[in-house]
Amino acid sequence: MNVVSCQGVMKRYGRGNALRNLSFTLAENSITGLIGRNGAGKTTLLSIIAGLQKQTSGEVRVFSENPFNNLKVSANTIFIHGNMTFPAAMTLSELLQTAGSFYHNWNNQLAERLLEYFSLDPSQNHNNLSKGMKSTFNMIVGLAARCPLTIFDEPTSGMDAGVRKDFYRALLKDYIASPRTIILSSHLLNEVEDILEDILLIKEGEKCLHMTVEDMKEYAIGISGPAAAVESWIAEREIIHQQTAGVNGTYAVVRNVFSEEGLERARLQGLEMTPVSADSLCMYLTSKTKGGIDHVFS
Ligand SMILES: Nc1ncnc2c1ncn2[C@@H]1O[C@H](COP(=O)(O)OP(=O)(O)OP(=O)(O)O)[C@@H](O)[C@H]1O
Repeated sequence: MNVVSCQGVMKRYGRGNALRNLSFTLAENSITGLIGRNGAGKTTLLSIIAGLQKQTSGEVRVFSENPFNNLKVSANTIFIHGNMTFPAAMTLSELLQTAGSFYHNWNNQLAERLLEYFSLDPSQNHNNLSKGMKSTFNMIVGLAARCPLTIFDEPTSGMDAGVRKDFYRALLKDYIASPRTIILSSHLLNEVEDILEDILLIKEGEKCLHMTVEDMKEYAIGISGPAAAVESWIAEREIIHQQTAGVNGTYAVVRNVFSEEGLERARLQGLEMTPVSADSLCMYLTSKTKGGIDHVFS
């Protein structure tokens, strides 16, 4: 069953389009990484799915319903993002109690254990926490709510490397204990790809790719060698990225549509073929130019 379905979704702010003709579905009990550069439209898309704002056109369904201002969707969805505000007078412990009364799957023991593990003082006010501690508290609420649809929008912002690592591990462990549909937006694909099942990559409001992490690792191949040999090899191919390498060399990334024999022929011509990580592929696909930053200096 699909928990989220978007068909031709567009969101316009003034004269600019934040989302353009976006169509995809997310299956129940899966962890999807929503990946895109700054301004790609991640927060806009997530807030529409969470029912906080309306798309300009197209159809969005969450638990088969229109999510905007929908009680069923809000009771079954938690949206953790950097702009969350809490009543200034309430302590962390009171905030957890309030959250517990709203979310029917709330796991108080998990919330308290995580609060203790991350050394957050239950009698402290949310306003007095540092940026990273606020993100940690928000993440605890997001995990303990155990909502059927759990959305984390760049949840690790401000967290140090150790806390980020612990968070991803806690997310995976709790997902195994209590499967649900999780969407995790991030710029740092290399940190999260181990826990993701699929990746939805967006660029300037449009879908670039939506596939499993495994398929993404096979999607492209890197070719390097003398410039002339690389250029003749890639002449008829779909080039994703190209840059100079060393004095007379070229490194290119192309769609991986080669047979083993084809790759062997390339090796015999002195070309080196290397895998392209999901992280690098996302970076190349969302780059403004095929030459990356080198283009500015050429
Ligand atoms: N309330 C708004 N009014 C006008 N334009 C907006 C508004 N919110 C977002 N935008 C524009 O929509 C586009 C997408 O923004 P959005 O915040 O969804 O991107 P994002 O992928 O979450 O970015 P980041 O990774 O930097 O957080 C941007 O061009 C942004 O300037």
